[in-house]
Amino acid sequence: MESFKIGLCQMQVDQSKELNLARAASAIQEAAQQGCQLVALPEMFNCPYGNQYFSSYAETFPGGKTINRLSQMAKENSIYLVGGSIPEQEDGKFYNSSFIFSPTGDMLARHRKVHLFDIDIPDGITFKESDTLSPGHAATSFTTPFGRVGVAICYDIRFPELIRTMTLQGIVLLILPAAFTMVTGPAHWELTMRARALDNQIYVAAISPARDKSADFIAYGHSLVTSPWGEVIVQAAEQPSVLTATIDLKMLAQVRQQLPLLKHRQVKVYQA
Ligand SMILES: NC(=O)CC(=O)C(=O)O
Repeated sequence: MESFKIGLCQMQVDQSKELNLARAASAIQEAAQQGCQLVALPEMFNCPYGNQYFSSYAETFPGGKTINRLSQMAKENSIYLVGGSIPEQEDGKFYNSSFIFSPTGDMLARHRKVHLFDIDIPDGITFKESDTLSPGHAATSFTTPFGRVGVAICYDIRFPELIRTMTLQGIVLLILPAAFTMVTGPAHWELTMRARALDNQIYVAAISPARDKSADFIAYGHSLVTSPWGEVIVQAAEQPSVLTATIDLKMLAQVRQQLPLLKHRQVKVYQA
């Protein structure tokens, strides 16, 4: 297969889990009707993004309501679905987790955010995910008939080693449910997505919640897709929207052939 179409659901996230699920279902259906074979949701799409919310919105696998609904949505629309992320609970610990489903509704993979968002920028933003969440310990990717797809969550994108690990596992596309802030977004959103796409010669699709100025945590928005050449090929504004893009595997192969960065690595030097 030389190309496939993906859909990014930049949806508004509210306090009502039921409303968030309904919005996700409608955006996913819209993307599927536009011919998308793989669709993705934002970070913490069923829950406001804040330490005070995570435990009460958390779900367990198997059996969680959101997780079951995501499986149904994948099956009803016959798509690969990267279910953004949600708070997950297991053995008394909480995780920021993404559940991934096949077009038959089977769960293919789960990614738990590896790098927790613990930052302190004076006069900017302070956030400490590790006050409530535990980190995951694995790089995550899954196979599709279009090629291998990686999944990481938001702050994970700032760690080139993680994305390089997935690239060496063979991914052609990275899906990143994310919620950058109004401080980090303008400074780093586009730059980090383009950088990871360029240095790994992969497509990167980052999916943000829509910007809600009345929320405690205001997400930057601007969901986008960057190409293996490092260009932004589509980008949303701040409002809720369904963004689509074509992943051109021929173009990816051409970039890797013409500029063979992955072949030119000098691994022995880096081991120092
Ligand atoms: N939600 C996050 O992890 C936010 C983030 O990474 C950022 O830089 O902003």
